Amino acid sequence: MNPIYRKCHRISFVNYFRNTSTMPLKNDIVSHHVIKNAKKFVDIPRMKRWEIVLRFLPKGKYYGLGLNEMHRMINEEYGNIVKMPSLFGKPEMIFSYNDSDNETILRNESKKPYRYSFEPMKYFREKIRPDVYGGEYGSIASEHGDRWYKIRTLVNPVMLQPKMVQRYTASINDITLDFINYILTRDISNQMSNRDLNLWSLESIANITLDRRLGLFNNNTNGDVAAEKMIDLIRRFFIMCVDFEVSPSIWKYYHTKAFKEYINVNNDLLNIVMNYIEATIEETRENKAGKVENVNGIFQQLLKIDKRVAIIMAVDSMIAGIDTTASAITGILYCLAKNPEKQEKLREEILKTILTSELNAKSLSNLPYLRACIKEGMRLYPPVSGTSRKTDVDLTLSNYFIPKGTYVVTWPQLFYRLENIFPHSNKYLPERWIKSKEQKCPQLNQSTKFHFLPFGHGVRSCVGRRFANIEMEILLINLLRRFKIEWNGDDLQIRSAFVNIPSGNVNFTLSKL
Ligand code: HEM
Repeated sequence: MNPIYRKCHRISFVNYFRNTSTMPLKNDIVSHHVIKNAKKFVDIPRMKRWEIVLRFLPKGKYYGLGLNEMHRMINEEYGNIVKMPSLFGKPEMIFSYNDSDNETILRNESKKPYRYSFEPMKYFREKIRPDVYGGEYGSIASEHGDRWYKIRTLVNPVMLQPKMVQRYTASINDITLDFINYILTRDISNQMSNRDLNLWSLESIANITLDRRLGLFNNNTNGDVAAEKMIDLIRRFFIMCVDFEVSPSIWKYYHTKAFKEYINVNNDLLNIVMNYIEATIEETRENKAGKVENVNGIFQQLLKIDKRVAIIMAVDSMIAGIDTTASAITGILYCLAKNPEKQEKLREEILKTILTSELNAKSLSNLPYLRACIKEGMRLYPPVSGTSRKTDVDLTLSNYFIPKGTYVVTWPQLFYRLENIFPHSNKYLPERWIKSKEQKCPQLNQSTKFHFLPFGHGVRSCVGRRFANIEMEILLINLLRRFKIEWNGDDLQIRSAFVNIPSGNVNFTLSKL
């Protein structure tokens, strides 16, 4: 990025926080200079309405395509910036594929960034289930403005506090050991699928946001029918999101059979999570020993603030935290299985650092190669490809003027394979994330900081990121200490939807060392 251009944007960002009135500020002159020389908004290359409709119809260019493939094709055809006209009640949007534009957008967001997504889910929550979502908080993932800010401000100090995350180390470790035992003792012993990893991630998230064990790895459990159903519903939810949020859809005017099904999926999902929540609240009330795992845990703390906040956080965590974490760990394990020398190097670090099966904050803090392996796996197989924002100030993107209030979709996954940013971009090289004399770490380099954003950016970034990381670290430690991980079958296939989901056969073999 041109340094003068970058400076201009930084100045206008600072001013935005200093003074949000419409009065011109001294430094804005610099910012306006950039904008004045920019090309006009109306001149941005534009896809026509009929083209959008045709391309999503059967036999159309984008029909059945994964989202990442679709964005790659649009980028190749139109370049780094393209305007998508408003259609069927969806506002006009800019698709932005330029890495420095992405930086400009994110550096200039306000303290209440608006992310245009989950509109149909917002509809479901507000219109169909006001009993849960009708209060002052709304939700986290699908809410905007003051309502989002209010709940996120309550949730952040609980969810993002390092001490809180550390408090869960022991229970996540227990879950992981139970999970491994479950894999080893069932009929198809030593084989691990993506569904297994989904169950592990569900049990972990329930422990984190509901402070309870579902018991999915106990033989005598009766909770697994609901859990299995929930995993299917979440997967269907993310796939259906593409139909109503990306493909042209008339859902705002007419509820088709498919949209009614989408509503049913949301309802069934909410009902299952509500059953878990009600059971936890009941157990808390009765203070049944052994059931409520962590009396000072997240759910209990949020419950003290407001029951609705605890419910909203638990539901959004289930939706946002199960498939994402399972997809991430599938990609990471796949990379390690395909690169046995990296797997061995990681094992050496783990065996050298973790001397007993007990894990704690101190032992976990000294595993740089483990962290690098996780990052590199998420670079090659990111669970989430892109995000969106409504611009909070006037901007210049790819030399075009973008007025405040424009909806912009950015697609960082396209940067993850750029050779100029990640040399040998198709290779699994965890070393690129380790700072050394010979090698600069891209994540620590300011100019490339915005090229890798698996958990998003800024105040609207993933609220569960610390938990996702610690869950993955603990699983990798426990697996690599005891097993060689191998991959059976063809290359890993990913279906790119709102969350990227492994689509083909996922089959790892765990061989005892
Ligand atoms: C590897 C696993 C995960 C990945 C890659 C991931 C990624 C993301 C991304 C990219 C966003 C959007 C950020 C943005 O727009 O800037 C997001 C939002 C969110 N994530 Fe995660 N996530 C993961 C796990 C989790 C977990 C475990 C939880 C819950 C415990 C969670 C809860 C949420 C919530 C509630 C939001 C909405 C935040 C808001 O809008 O304020 N995520 N996540």
